[in-house]
Amino acid sequence: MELRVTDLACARGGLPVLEGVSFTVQPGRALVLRGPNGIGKTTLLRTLAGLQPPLAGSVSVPPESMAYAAHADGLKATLTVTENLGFWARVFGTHDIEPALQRMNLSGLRDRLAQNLSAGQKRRLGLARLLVTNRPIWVLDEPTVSLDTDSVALFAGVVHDHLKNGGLALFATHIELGLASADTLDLAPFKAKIPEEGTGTGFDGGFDEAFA
Ligand SMILES: Nc1ncnc2c1ncn2[C@@H]1O[C@H](COP(=O)(O)OP(=O)(O)OP(=O)(O)O)[C@@H](O)[C@H]1O
Repeated sequence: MELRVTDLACARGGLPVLEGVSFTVQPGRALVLRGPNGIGKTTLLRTLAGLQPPLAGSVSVPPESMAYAAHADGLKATLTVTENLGFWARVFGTHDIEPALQRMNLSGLRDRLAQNLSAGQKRRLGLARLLVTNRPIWVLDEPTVSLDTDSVALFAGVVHDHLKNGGLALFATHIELGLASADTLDLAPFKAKIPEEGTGTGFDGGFDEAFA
C-alpha cells in the first residue's frame, strides 16, 4: 500500500503552518521529513495520522493503516512493561507480545513499572508498541530521542525489517538512521504564508517565539 499525500495544508493553534505538501512513499521505503524547529514536522505527522483535520488536500490511506508514535511515549505509568504492551496488543487486535519484547531488548525489564524505566528504556517500550500494532505505515516523531548508540542501531534494524516486509515509514528526525532506502523531504518550501508576516511587528506568527 503506497502513501500518497496531495496538496496538503495543515494548521496548529489556528494558524496555517504548511501548505501544498505533496509526496508519495512506496511500500518498502522510508521518508525523512526535514526542516528547522517549528517548521511543522509534528503538525504534518499529526495530520497524516488523523489526529487533526487537514485545512486542504488529501491523504490516500486512512489513519487506521498507520501506527503513530509521538514525542510523548503514551505509556501507562502504573502498568508494567508487559502490561503496557499487552494493553496495546489488545487495542490493535494482536496477541503475541514476546517478539516485540525481545526485539526491543525489553525481556529483562518485563515486570518493571513503566514509571520506573529510564528515559531510553521508556522510548524502547514506546517503539515496541509499533511492533504489536501490525500496521503497515509507521509515522514516527523523533523516534530516537533518548536512545543510546546501541538502541539507535536496534531501532534502525527494526525499521529495516519493517520495510523489508513491505511496510513503509515516515519520520521526523534530525538523527541519521543509516537506512539505505530513506528519502528526505525538506519542508521549508511548504511553509505557509501567514497574514501576520510582514506587518512590521517582528513577530512571525509562531507561538514559540512569543514565549521565548
Ligand atoms: N499546541 C499548539 N498551539 C499553538 N501553536 C502550536 C502548538 N504546537 C505547536 N505550535 C506551533 O506550530 C508551529 C509548528 O510546530 P511543530 O511542532 O509542528 O514544528 P516542528 O517542525 O515539529 O518543530 P520541532 O523541530 O521543534 O519539533 C510552531 O510555530 C509551533 O510553535
